Amino acid sequence: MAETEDFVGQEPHPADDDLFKEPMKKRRRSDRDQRFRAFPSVEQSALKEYEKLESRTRRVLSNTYQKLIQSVFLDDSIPNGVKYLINRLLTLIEKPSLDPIYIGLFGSTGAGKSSLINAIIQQAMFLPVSGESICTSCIVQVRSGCCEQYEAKIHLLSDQEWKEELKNLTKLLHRTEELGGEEVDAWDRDDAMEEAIWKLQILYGNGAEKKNYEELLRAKPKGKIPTSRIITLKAEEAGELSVKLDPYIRTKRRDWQGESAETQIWPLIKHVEVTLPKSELIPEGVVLVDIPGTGDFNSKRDEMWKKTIDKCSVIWVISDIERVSGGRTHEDLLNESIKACQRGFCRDIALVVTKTDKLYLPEYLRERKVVNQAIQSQREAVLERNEMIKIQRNRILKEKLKRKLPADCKVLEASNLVYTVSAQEYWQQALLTEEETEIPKLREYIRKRLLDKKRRMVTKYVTEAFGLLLLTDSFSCTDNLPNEYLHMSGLRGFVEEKIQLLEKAIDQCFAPILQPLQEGIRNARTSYRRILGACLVRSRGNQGFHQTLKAVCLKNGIYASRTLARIDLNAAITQPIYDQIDPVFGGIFRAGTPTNSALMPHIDAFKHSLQEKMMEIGIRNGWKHDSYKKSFLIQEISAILGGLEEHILRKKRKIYESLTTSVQNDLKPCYEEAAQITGKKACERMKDIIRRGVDRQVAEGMFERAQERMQHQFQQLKNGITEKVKGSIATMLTLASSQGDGLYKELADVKSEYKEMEKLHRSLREVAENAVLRQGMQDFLLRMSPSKAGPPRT
Ligand SMILES: Nc1nc2c(ncn2[C@@H]2O[C@H](COP(=O)(O)OP(=O)(O)OP(=O)(O)O)[C@@H](O)[C@H]2O)c(=O)[nH]1
Repeated sequence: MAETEDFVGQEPHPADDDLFKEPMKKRRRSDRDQRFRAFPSVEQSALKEYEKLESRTRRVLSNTYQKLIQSVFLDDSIPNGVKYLINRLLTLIEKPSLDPIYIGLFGSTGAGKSSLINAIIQQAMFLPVSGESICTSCIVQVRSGCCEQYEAKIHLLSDQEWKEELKNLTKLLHRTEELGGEEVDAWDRDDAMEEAIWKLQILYGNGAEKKNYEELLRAKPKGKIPTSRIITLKAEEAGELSVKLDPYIRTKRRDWQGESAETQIWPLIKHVEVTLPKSELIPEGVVLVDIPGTGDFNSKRDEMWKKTIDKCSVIWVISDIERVSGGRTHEDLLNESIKACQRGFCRDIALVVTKTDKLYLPEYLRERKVVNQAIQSQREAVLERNEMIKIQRNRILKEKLKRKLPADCKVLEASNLVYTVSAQEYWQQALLTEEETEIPKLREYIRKRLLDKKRRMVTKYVTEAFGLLLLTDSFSCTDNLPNEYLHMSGLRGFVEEKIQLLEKAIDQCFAPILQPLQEGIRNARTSYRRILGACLVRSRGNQGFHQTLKAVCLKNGIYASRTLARIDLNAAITQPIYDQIDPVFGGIFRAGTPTNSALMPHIDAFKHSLQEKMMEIGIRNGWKHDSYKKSFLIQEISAILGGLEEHILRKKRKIYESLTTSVQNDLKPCYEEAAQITGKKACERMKDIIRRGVDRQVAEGMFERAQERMQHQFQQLKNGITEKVKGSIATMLTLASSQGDGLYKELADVKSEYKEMEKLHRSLREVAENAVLRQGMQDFLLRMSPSKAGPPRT
């Protein structure tokens, strides 16, 4: 393998020879090499080429920008067209190189998330691993950076955010008077109560739970809280940072007394960011996020939890091998991840089954169904079970995803959605080889996503830059350009007509949601009592449920804790609607395969029709001199409509959540009323208020209002799209005919920049071809020398 890679790595790159002759400073080159250490040679070469393309494009843009501002600097007024150019150039120059890829490790406490991250980054004991009474207490983000040191930033709740939580915690603890003996018992054993007491005691010491809100406001917390609300820790070595970090991100449920001052501020911690120095194993631009549990009682932390899930472009649902089959929490986590695919940025879900080394051989052999093959050892049993789990879970997961997501969704294209890993074996290798622990596979998964994103990003960047240079050059060109073509050719009329068609197409694309929405509303009306009943009745009676229910009401129907299953009444009673609309909703916002039911292909079709029209006008009018403008318009149409995609992605979350948000708003008064209940039989009375409140709202059209609100959100998205398109295209057309409108300005000569940009743009294809070629060569060499085949050297 090493020889293969070296051979491929040393292959002369045509693009290098042709394009990148410029001598590079040694230090910069070694920096770049360092950053790509995580990648095998073939991928490294591709990444380096893309990076070079990008950095040279940035340089061309900067030079152009400088020339432009110098030439208009002393002018009294700057023509609109030039302003547009300057702004667009600046936006592109300032655009960050690559938005990080967030990979969320989403799993319940003890599932093995921290151990998995440790194995992936090859730091055995870096993130604290949970023991029997200890668990990770907040969201932890791990990334690698360019610094030399290990660094952690601990973000705390602001003063205001903590006050809000304190108010809720004390309301929750406000003991109901006149309880009967049985009720006192139930109250004491309540999970929400335990957690609230524990938080207050950790921060303010024993007896804090008996104090009221005002008293606690005056009380001094035991730990030191910095005014900046950020604690920064630095260390030279991984082990050193790990020791410093440990007390902040681990909490003990019991035996909390006598803990260090750091642990005493746990309830205030919002999230933690850890930066490793240049990592060999997780490339810069990738953030691994440990997302523990199913949310948090604190609204801010719960919001963080949801937002973090939504910003992940990849979610790994982490499940312990012993819980992967049939566990309720596992199912909840999967459902939450699929929801993230619907409303957030997530494009990729995988199930990572952990602790696969855990296998009791006699039991396994007894239950084993395959009889024709003898199992000789623990290792064989583990490998066989891994295979079986993969086949079985892959099928189940795909079926589940198919039910929820459109049939041609990208996630469903992946042949393998399941990984069976063992972090323990990764270190010990007593049973399995490194490859068999599948940790290298996960690293490869990460690298592939990053490379893919880089490729897409640079292609878009260079194309946009080229379009701008085309226009800039055309502005500075003094030829006498025929400028009426655009008007004469009726382009404006054509655009208006196309926008109308686009509006119609969007209406048609949104229309299919109506039927499942109505069907869902009908289902919700008939099933809400049963669903609510299931949420409000516990198998062990009200014992341990009393204050949890109060917490649910205090938080408008949602109770989330680090350790218990999430309760969300609003989501539960709207679930029948989501069950109906999910596939259609996913279909509308899907990326990829163009179909009539998806939104993006309509926008693409609009784009292509405009571009074709530009070409047609160009050909018909023999646009020679003005070919710059034609090309610019064609490029810029892509840039403008490309921006729409992000707008749509952001809006889709609001649309998707509009049903639960609407129901939550309608039920707010009833939650507030229930939260006030104290005294005898408070739990039953609270349930009664909720039941009656929901009944009343349903009778008054709660579900229909939710439907209206969702439709209204769709309508708003449509208006937003057409307004944006209209605005941008109008600017563009003004630009294109700017000479005629007297906006022309003789600008600095950017011929050389234009030429260089043209070359860079051409080489995009070359770079892509090189990558395919190198991959082909490597595959060929691997096939030719199977003895040398092995895992990519990282
Ligand atoms: N046998 C075995 N045990 C493992 C493996 N990975 C993790 N564990 C154990 O599982 C327990 C929980 O591991 P963690 O990595 O802390 O789990 P977590 O999901 O991060 O848990 P929280 O920190 O509570 O969120 C620890 O006792 C680990 O030693 C594995 O591959 N094999």
